[in-house]
Amino acid sequence: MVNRSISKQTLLRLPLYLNYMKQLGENTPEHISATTIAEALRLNHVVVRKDLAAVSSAGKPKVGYNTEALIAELEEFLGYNDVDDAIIVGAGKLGKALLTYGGFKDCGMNIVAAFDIDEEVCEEDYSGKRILTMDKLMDLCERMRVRIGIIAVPAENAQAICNLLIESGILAIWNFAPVHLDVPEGILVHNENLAASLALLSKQLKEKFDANT
Ligand SMILES: NC(=O)c1ccc[n+]([C@@H]2O[C@H](COP(=O)([O-])OP(=O)(O)OC[C@H]3O[C@@H](n4cnc5c(N)ncnc54)[C@H](O)[C@@H]3O)[C@@H](O)[C@H]2O)c1
Repeated sequence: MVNRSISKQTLLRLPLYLNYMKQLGENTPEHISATTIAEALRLNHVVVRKDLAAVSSAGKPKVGYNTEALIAELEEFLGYNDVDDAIIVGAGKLGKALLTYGGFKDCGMNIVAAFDIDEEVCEEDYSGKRILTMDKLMDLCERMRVRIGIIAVPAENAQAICNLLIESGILAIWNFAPVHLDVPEGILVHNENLAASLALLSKQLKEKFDANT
C-alpha cells in the first residue's frame, strides 16, 4: 500500500470505488482499470487513476489492478478491517435508523447501543440492539472502550452530550445535530449534513437547466 496522505475529496471517493467493485459479484473481472471504474461511475478517469495510485502501487499499464487485491487494499486503507465500537445518543427517528442499519459493520463501525433521555424508549430492544438510559452511558463506554460517539439529539442538547461523550472517553464524534461543537484539541468531529448534499444537488440541477436554456 502507498503510504501517503490523501485529500478529503479522494477519501470520499474511495468508498464509491469499493462499493462498485464489491457489487460486481460473479461478474468481477480478474483485473480492473481506473478507466473502467471511472466509466461505470461517470467520473473523470484521470481523477480515478490518481485516487487509486494514492492507495495502491499495484496497478499495471494496460492491465490495471488485480480486482480482489485492490478491494483488499481499499478496505485496509479505509479501516474497514478494524471494527470500532460506537454508541448513539438520541434514539429518536434518526438514531433508530442508524441503530438498525446493518451496513456500518462492513465499514469498520459496530454500533453497540443507543442512549436516550426519554425512559419510554429505553430498555427496549430495537432490532436486537439495546436502547439504554443515560446513566449507563459512561460506564458502558469505559468498560467497552468505546471510542466513537454519534450525536442524534436536538441541536440545543448537542454540546452537553458532546461534553459527556468526551468525559466518557470518546475520541471521535459523528455529529448529526445542526450545531457547531466546541471540543478540546485531539477530539475528532465530523459533522454530517444531508442538507449540504441536497444543496449541492440542487445547485448542479440548476446549472444543468441553465446550460440547456
Ligand atoms: N445531519 C442530518 O442530515 C440530519 C438529518 C436528520 C436529523 N438530523 C438531526 O438529528 C437530530 C435528531 O433528529 P430526529 O429527527 O431523530 O429527532 P427526534 O426528536 O426524533 O429524536 C431526538 C431524540 O433525542 C433524545 N434526546 C433529547 N435530548 C436528549 C439528551 N439530552 N440526552 C439524550 N437523549 C436526548 C429525545 O428523547 C429523542 O428520542 C436533530 O438534531 C436533527 O436536526 C440531522
